[in-house]
Amino acid sequence: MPPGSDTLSPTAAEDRNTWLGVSVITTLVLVSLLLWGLFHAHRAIEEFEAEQLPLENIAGELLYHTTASGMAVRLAAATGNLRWEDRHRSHQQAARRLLERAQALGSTEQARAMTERMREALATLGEIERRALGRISRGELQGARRLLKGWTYTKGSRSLAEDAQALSRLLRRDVRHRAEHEQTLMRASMIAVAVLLAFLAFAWYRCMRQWERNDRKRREKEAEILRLTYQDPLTGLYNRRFFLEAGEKALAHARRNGKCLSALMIDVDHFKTINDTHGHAAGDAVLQALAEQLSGSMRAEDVAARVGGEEFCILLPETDLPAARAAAERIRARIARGDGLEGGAAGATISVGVADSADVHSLDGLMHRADAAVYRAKRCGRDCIAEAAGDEPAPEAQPAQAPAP
Ligand SMILES: Nc1nc2c(ncn2[C@@H]2O[C@H](COP(=O)(O)OP(=O)(O)OP(=O)(O)O)[C@@H](O)[C@H]2O)c(=O)[nH]1
Repeated sequence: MPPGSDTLSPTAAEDRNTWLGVSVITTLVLVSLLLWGLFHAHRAIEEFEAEQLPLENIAGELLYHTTASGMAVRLAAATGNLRWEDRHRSHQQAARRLLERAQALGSTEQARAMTERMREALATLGEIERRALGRISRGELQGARRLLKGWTYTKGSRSLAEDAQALSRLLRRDVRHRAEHEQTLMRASMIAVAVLLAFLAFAWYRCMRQWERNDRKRREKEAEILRLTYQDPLTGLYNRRFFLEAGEKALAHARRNGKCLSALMIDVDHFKTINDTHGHAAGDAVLQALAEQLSGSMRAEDVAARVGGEEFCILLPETDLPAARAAAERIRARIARGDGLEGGAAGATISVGVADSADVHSLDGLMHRADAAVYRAKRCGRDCIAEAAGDEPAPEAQPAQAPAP
């Protein structure tokens, strides 16, 4: 039977997949977030390598050089040997260079204040040491030792060493804080990524659902178009167009397989009178009731169509003439008895022309022969069956009326 008859008219707005847009935007946000996370982590590592690590090394080296330069002066004062002066100078220069670097790198206010204090302490100690070295060069060893044991020098050395250690501790703490901050940031971005992924999965789920819905609607629309193309709107049977296409295929199939194909051409008797007596609408109802009866009398492989105004044709695959005639007789008798027919349809009769494909070369030929047989049935008084004779010519051209819209 023709395809289903549900009419669907989804709007363009329904067809538009909003969730596809949402999932594209979510993906873009997700990718941006991941890129930002990568960029941020990369920058943090670079900063750490450029600032924190050197600062920490500087703090240790500073402690070494300041202690070593003081040691060199003390040794010079203890031995009176001025060859320690060169050692002292090189440690002093190294300590000064380190402090300059530390000041340039100092990333926190506290670190900067500390390096400034150390720079001042280093200058004061350096001055005392130079004075001590001056005394040693003049042989005033006692005076040099006094200077080096003096309160200013002792206190300055101790606080410089303490500051170097404190700077090292401060930097370690700073590094730890920054690492913790980075971890918190990474955790937050991971949570954001997880939430976005969940949302993305949801958006894709909705997207798929919408695609499925649109696909179903498309298939239903196609089925509807197919139905409108091939179905007779009044009776629900196939129309002439479908019948001709299906008939060509059935005939080709029958020829290929050496089978017989038969056709029943069915014409309602005195239909004009039914129309004139009961009205056109009643005539339509008769056609509908007859179509229903025809559908109920067919096998699944038979094809019934309304091929003209009050003309129906049934193709019976793999059916020879006697079997087709028997089928036609069953249908005729059923209509004549008024089985399942009411009102105007109850008194209706049909004339049936039966033909087979034995000696025909085309579907047209088969239909012409069935048509000629109907005319013979009409001439024989109607409400009867007539078989196509082998040499029977086609009837006078009586154009089939187009189905009512
Ligand atoms: N109600 C209705 N009538 C239709 C439709 N199509 C064609 N007809 C009518 O069917 C009638 C066919 O009449 P005729 O061709 O003279 O045939 P008939 O009256 O059945 O006479 P016989 O075929 O000789 O028995 C015409 O009056 C058409 O107007 C339709 O879709 N609905």
